[in-house]
Amino acid sequence: MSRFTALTENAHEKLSASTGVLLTNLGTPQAPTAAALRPYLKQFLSDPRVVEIPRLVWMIILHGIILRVRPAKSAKLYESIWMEGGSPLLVHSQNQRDKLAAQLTEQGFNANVKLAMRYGEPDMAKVLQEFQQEGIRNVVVLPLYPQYSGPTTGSTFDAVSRELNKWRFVPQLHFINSYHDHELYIQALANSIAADFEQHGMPDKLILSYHGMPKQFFDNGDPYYCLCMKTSRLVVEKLGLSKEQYQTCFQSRFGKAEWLKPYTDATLTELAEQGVKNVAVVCPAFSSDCLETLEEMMHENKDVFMEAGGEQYRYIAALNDNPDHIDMMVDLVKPYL
Ligand SMILES: C=CC1=C(C)c2cc3[nH]c(cc4nc(cc5[nH]c(cc1n2)c(C)c5CCC(=O)O)C(CCC(=O)O)=C4C)c(C)c3C=C
Ligand SMILES: [Fe+2]
Ligand SMILES: [Fe+2]
Repeated sequence: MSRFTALTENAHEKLSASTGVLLTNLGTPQAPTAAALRPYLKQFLSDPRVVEIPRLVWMIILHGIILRVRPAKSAKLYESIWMEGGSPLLVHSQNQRDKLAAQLTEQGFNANVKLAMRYGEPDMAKVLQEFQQEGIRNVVVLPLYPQYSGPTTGSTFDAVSRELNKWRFVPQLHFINSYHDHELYIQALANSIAADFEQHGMPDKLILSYHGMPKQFFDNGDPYYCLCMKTSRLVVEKLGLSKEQYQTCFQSRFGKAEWLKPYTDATLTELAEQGVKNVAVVCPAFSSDCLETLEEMMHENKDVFMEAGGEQYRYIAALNDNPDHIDMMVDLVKPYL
């Protein structure tokens, strides 16, 4: 058998004129149970893009400690946010896929839109193989991480290229690696924040909280921190906020090493202690609501702020399947269709 895969031998008449659009996100367990969390966390945390501790040492820690303790702990958290259709991240991602497909069809584009997750299901390699079997020769990959980072977008590229390395007829490939400063992304964020302000009034501070990463990644050249800062600057410029009216910070630490600062929980505590009573929180690094927004930001960090003396804490939802978010996706993929 050949090491390279193909549609089928001499089936060139099946080659398709349509473009495959692959939306991707991080991934999520199949169920909110320890049994489902274990394989998911194992795949995720074994990725050398995510954890850069020397392999042998990390495998001992991962298998000896983390995979024994974390699955049950995380399962409880997932259980608290689980939706009827499954994990929020999966449900929102499926809605994004369906609405993007509908929009592209309405605008007259011939595109086949699919969803894949970097870890877990829908499996990235299998979804790319579906494109191969459909004879698709033009593939656009849109990882739904607005700010490029090695552990997210970089790792997605690894998984795509690992699969395409096996193809006899490599497709034309367009990989969108960041949209942190895209006009329609900034506008969609500003629209959702402005709608919150209109409904509930101006908070004392707008908190822009991004997923964190080990500081060492930044020291070693990962651009994520700078891209987050640029997103914040463009959003607050669009909203006309002054320096005193907002704060950027980083959430979701994992492990004992130093991560990007300031930390969200410490920032909320300090602000409350300084007399800030009323905050609105938005998480621009998350294109969909997920565990890290619905559990950590809506609940855990609200408790942190209130216990430190805060009085009002509002979480502004992720862009999910908002029409202006879908319009942004159309704009990102359109040049390649
Ligand atoms: C171990 C190190 C981690 C790095 C580095 C990291 C970077 C990173 N992650 C996201 C987006 C998401 N992360 C999510 C969950 C999650 N992240 C980590 C660890 C790292 N992330 C863990 C262990 C988990 C699992 C949750 C848990 O068990 O507590 C999610 C949510 C997934 C869901 O199912 O809801 C997202 C989304 C970004 C953008 C990022 C890079 C900067
Ligand atoms: Fe993460
Ligand atoms: Fe978390």
